[in-house]
Amino acid sequence: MEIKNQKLSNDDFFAERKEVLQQWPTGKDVDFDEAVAYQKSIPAKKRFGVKLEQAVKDGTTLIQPRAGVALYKEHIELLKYLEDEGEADLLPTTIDSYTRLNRYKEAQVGIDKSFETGRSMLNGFPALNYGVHICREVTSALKSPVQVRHGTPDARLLTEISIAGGFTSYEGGGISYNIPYSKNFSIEHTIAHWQYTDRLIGLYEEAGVSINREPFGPLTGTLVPPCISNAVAVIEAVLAATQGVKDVTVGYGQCGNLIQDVAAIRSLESMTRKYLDQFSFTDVRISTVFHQWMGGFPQDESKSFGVISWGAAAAVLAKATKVIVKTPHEAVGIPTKEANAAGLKASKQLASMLQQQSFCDMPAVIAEAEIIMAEMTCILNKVEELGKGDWAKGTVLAFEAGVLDIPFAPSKYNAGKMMPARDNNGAIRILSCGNIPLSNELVLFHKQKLDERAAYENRAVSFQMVVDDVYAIGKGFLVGRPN
Ligand SMILES: CCC[C@H]1O[C@@H](n2cnc3c(N)ncnc32)[C@H](O)[C@@H]1O
Repeated sequence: MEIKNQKLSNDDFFAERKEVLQQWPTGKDVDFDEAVAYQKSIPAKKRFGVKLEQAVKDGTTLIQPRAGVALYKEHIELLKYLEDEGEADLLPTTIDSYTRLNRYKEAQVGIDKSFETGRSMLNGFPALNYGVHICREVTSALKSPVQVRHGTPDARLLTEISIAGGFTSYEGGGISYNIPYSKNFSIEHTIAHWQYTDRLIGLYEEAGVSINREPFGPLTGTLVPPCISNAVAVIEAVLAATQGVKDVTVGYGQCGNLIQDVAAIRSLESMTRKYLDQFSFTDVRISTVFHQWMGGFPQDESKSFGVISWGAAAAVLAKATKVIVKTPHEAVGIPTKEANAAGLKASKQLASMLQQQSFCDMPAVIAEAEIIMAEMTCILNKVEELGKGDWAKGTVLAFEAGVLDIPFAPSKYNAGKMMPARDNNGAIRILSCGNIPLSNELVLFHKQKLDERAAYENRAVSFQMVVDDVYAIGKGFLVGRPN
């Protein structure tokens, strides 16, 4: 299939839409004009983008959990508990895995079994099977803005039902919900599917309804160098803006070295602004999201609160607009509402205590941000070159060439040649570039950082460091020291 980074024509979009709305019976309840009117009835204080914009102005960091259960009345109770007891500023609706794989028949079985047993037999909220009216029951029952969070390569129908259902923010992207989540979905297909999603949101924008979009920042969440996850976020922001999206939250998953984490957020925000402006999308609003530690979690709940609080502190010191909060049940599975609220309150404590502090102007942070921005420039210049100016084409070719290469990704379209490892301070460096097109100067920088660690550990730089770093987390450490 031939993709290009060009706004879908109304003819093409609405022709495709006919097929999309027939993918499941609940699609027939979606009426664009009626949904625009419904969205316009949602007050400003319940709109995701409005709350984010205020936080950007105030320099505050909002807290948001992940949450989703099968039965919609329980889902409403859960979200009410998280905004009241958990003090969540923003609410999620995390979608179940069957829906994410377009396996709606199995999602329906899960719903039926949940009603029979009175227990949640799905690992998230099956919004698509419930449809527009039940989604509206959920979103209208809450005081706070609500966002759909998922991991769906083909989310076209889910988008239609979510936005018509009163959600005012939507996570995901054609790269970030493909490479970390699936093995066989081609990048052309998922970029095309997410151009549909972004065009639909562009049509809502053109009808006077603003919907926030959030590319999924962390990707595989395992030793991902900030330059790579940031480059993907910038590409998805540009592709979304091309389709008419006007409100974007770009994201990053905590890696563990505080200086590097703050620098990653700072460089992410400034480079997103630079490239959106370069493409004349100067009216697109930008906010940032910091995901608390995406790696393995301690079983011990007290230790978990240490990890959660550390992630909250990093987010606030980085002046991120919002932080996605983990729970003390992370190591065991879907959290109880109490555990979810506890993670939120620990994070809220850090956010309020640290609100007046920032690490953004520290010389070490500025130096690290310069490195990340230089690396991002090397990567994005190559995407531009490969695509001859077209970033959709360039992205596909960049993955084929290994110019974009996400560590530990399941996708067969990902080269998997670049290898990361931590330096002696726990910052993520590049042990071998694969085909990531870093300048010689940058390659030397990474080599020097890893040589420092090798000298300290009295061993040669090797792949064993990567293995040790992956296993270090389970042992409660950041850097995988030799035994
Ligand atoms: C990329 C997202 C992974 C994170 O997403 C959390 N997650 C997934 N599904 C639910 C759910 N239904 N309720 C609360 N958290 C959930 C996991 O724990 C993990 O941290």
